[in-house]
Amino acid sequence: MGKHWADFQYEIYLNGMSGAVPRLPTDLTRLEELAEQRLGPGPVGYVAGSAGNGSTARANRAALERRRIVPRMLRDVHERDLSVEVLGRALPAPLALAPVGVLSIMHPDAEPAAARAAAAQGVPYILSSASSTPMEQVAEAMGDAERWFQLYWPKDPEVARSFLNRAKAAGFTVLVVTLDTPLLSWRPRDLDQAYLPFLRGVGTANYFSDPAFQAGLAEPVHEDPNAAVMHFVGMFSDPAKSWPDLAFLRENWDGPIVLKGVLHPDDARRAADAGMDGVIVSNHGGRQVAGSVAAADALPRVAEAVGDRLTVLFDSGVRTGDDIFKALALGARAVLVGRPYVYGLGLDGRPGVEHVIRCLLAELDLTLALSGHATPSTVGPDDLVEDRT
Ligand SMILES: Cc1cc2nc3c(=O)[nH]c(=O)nc-3n(C[C@H](O)[C@H](O)[C@H](O)COP(=O)(O)O)c2cc1C
Ligand SMILES: O=C(O)C(=O)c1ccccc1
Repeated sequence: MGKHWADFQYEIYLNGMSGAVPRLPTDLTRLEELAEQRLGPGPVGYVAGSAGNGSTARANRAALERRRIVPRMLRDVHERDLSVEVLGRALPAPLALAPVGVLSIMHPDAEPAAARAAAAQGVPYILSSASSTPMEQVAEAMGDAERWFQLYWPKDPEVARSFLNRAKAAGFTVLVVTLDTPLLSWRPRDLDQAYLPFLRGVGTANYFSDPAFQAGLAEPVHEDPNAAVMHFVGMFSDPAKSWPDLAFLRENWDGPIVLKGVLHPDDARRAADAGMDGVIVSNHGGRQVAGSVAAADALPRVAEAVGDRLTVLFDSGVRTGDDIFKALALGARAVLVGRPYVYGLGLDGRPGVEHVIRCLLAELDLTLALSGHATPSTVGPDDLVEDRT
């Protein structure tokens, strides 16, 4: 028997008997507005912002909202188990925290706090290459939890090799390789505020602490920090990469490799052909290609193309438990959530991240139960209709 995540609802009810309201809203779509009120415009703008005029981020939400659940009755849902198998691992629920760089702009406790919150709930935390804390330190904070590392594939193969070796030595087992960021997109909100965290050296911790990165500098980082930042900007990702290059990763990583940012079914097939283990259907939360297909609209075709060969995960726009339900119905094995936990961190540190995880899973548990499902495995396309009005 898995955990009844909906117990969190009763905890909040019981606290309510003493008049205590939760520290953060339980409707997680309200977190962005709160963050706007309480945190600085630069950092919140960076997190909330997206590519171009924001149309992709809006389309992500619209594609989820347009799908409506058709609940089923009388299906004995008194005992429920949200656990799922992902990449041969048992997860307590179909949820992971997406890799998000530069978390120190939100809260001084940054990545270690998010990692601890995830570990406490048994949910995987995917550490970003662009972390504001070196990966070895975050690995320690992860304790017994499984360690997932997200790679921005550096231009310099020595830095790439060094990152993979460091991640292995620090106990990371799952590698998530982000493909949708060979360059950073046109993001007017950041440009207009002149706020780009990494130009201030935030999010460079893994690079500045790396011997192979340091070897590419004329002066040590502390002697010429601006040159070090420019070196980071030029090499953190590589627009020259193409499909045959994946062989390098397969040779240099023993555990599962998941490609993040796949939207076309042919790319998903190529991932399978290249010996990858999974894909994350994602448009980077609308932060990369303005005018891109909504991630939820891309999901069914990818799942259909490779669902029997690869683990298909999903992110971009997930804000509620019913969004997770819908992603499962569209073919995802599990979802990643990004901004909501980042706002939770900014507003209340580690407890804020735990709040976000617990709300999502309580709401998912209740959505499943009320829709006639005792486990995620019975959810499918038949549980949704598309609202075309
Ligand atoms: C502030 C911020 C930083 C991000 N940094 C990374 C990163 O370092 N690596 C990565 O693969 N994705 C990064 N992402 C994308 C997330 O992993 C994820 O795809 C996206 O946030 C999902 O959409 P959502 O925020 O709507 O849940 C970042 C997203 C945000 C909002
Ligand atoms: O902002 C982002 O979306 C992102 O992926 C990123 C890239 C480089 C450094 C920090 C974050």
